[in-house]
Amino acid sequence: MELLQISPLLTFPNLSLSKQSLVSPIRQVGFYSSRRGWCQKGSLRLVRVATGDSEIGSSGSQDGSSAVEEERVEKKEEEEEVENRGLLLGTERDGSGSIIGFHLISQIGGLEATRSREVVAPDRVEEIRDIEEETVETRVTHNIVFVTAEAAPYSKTGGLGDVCGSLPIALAARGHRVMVVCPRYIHGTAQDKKYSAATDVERRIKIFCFGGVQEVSFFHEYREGVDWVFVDHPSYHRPGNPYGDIHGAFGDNQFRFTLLCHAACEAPLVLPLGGFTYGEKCLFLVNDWHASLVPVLLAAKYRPYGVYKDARSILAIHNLAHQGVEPAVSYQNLGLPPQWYGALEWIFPTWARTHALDTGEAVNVLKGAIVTADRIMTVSQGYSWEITTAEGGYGLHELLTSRKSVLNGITNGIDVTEWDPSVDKHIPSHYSVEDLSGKLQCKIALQKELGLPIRPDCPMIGFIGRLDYQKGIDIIRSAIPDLMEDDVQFVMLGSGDPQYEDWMRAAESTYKDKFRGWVGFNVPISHMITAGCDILLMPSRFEPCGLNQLYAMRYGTIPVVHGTGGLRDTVDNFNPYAQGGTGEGTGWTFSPLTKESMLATLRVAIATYRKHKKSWEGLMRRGMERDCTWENAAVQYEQIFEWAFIDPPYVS
Ligand SMILES: Nc1ncnc2c1ncn2[C@@H]1O[C@H](COP(=O)(O)OP(=O)(O)O[C@H]2O[C@H](CO)[C@@H](O)[C@H](O)[C@H]2O)[C@@H](O)[C@H]1O
Repeated sequence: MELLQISPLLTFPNLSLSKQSLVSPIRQVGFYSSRRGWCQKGSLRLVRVATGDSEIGSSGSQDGSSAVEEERVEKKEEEEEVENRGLLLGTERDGSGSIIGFHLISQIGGLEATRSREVVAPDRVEEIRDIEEETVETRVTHNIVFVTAEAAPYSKTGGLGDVCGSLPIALAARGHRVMVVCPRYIHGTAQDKKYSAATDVERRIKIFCFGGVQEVSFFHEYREGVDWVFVDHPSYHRPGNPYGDIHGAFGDNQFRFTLLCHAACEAPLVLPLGGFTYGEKCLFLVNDWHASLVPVLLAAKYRPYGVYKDARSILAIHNLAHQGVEPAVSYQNLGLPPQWYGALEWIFPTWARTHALDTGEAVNVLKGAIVTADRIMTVSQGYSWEITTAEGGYGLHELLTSRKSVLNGITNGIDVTEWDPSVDKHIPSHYSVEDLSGKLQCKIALQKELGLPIRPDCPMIGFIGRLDYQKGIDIIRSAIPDLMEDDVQFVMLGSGDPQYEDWMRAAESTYKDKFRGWVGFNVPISHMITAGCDILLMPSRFEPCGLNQLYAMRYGTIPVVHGTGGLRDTVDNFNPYAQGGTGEGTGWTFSPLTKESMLATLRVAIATYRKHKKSWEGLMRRGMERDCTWENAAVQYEQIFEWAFIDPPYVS
């Protein structure tokens, strides 16, 4: 038998109740404090208590007071409590007062809940009760829907795949319900096995776009607390990678990612994952231009019909250089109402037009998300500022500046289980900050693998990444003849622009004993290079966050990076005189981005490696001890989520 009671949260110290016997709150009432956000004013809680044969009657509270009790808490007290929870502590503001970053105190770790704490939940509240210790903690959890073109290990061409393969797991571990929606790429290779655990959900939906009806289906795998949802359509089944093949980018990418966005909007409504749909009150986290149609669809296709009124969307920019720009005429293919054209409208400046009759009219999908998403974020604080400047904004800086009050940067974490030199299955010898000896074995093994002379003392420099203008390959190319005059070894792993691939092959035959260029995408080799090299070079022109320098530091490999975006945020310049001569810093940053300044900095690093072994070891250790876990980043993401639900939808 069970009884209903409406009361503040109660603890029953003398009863051994299971957590399941305490039902979560049914209704809560909140008020909005412009200074602090949502606070609880009073709460009506419906708590069902059933203890087998025993019952707690309507006077079941500890002191035997009335079963119906409405708790009224003074606004002042509530604000103090919010402050105590540290939710908004440590905001970092720019000159104009806009919040550009923050330093959080974890709600969970920092809480010493000695009485029931109540937070108005945008969608649901998870209670963690510890009956024995008579403590109750509550925290807000959300239904989060990641939309992305790639998610490791299923699909990965770069850092986007890494982030969307790890962050969802970290958020799920913190109690959120998390779904990742991405295409089910079938390339006809052994890689396709990665989808073997995903089963057909048997839900087909029809999408009206590109002048016809497309049917897509969904595959699903529940792994590490996350619902991995793969949108299936014949256009995702072809050789190559998610975006192109040996002939270049696919010509129908706009079509393929339009399908993804429409399907992702339907997924929370139609997929009964684990028996229940995610429902309308969810938070879409849309990544880069491929997913950028989602906030526009919410505003233009769903909200006018009363759907997704309470949903929110956050645009995560991993790389502003790619915006999904296509001819204006393609707008009619996107499945959007004609009156929403302005959201995507994009006019190229005169200098960027191709001929005299070119009017410069285009559609820009990323711009669509910038003007419709509830919040915008990037993957480092430095980059969140850079994209508001003419130099880093790729034509969108004014729009982004206009949304500065909802623009934040959170530095990416890394998957510390995949990237752990003490257990890494891809490297021949393991090591850790306690015992670094295995690193030298990794270097020797790498030299062997690459057919380079085996010389443990020779400084070995590595580069891993897409062969792309962003990564500053042209700077490396121009510096190699000078660098090769020094007694060093250099190894590059990458694929992309064919002119750089050809140059790498040519450089290998010119500098037989010193240079190796591995053309291709090879994860095990990337781990071997990260472990085996002494220095990792990243002369990126811009770098929203950068993951390789984070992996390098964790592997005791010293990053030498251009001081830009996330590289500047994450690599601390070496200062041998700090800390009473013990030194501080984890690598070197150089600026400006020129061959000369890169070479000068590399030479300082090489000299330190050769002549100051103790300093070098200090650099290695400090890098290896950095906290770069996703848990850290996930706590900061939660703050952004909270802010997203404070405001009404940006476009309602
Ligand atoms: N040939 C190859 N073989 C094997 N592995 C390879 C490889 N080439 C690259 N990789 C791997 O791909 C990832 C690249 O990540 P990055 O963050 O450095 O760059 P990317 O520009 O793709 O990501 C964008 O998104 C990420 C995520 O937000 C931002 O960090 C970044 O600044 C932004 O440009 C790393 O895991 C790297 O090891």
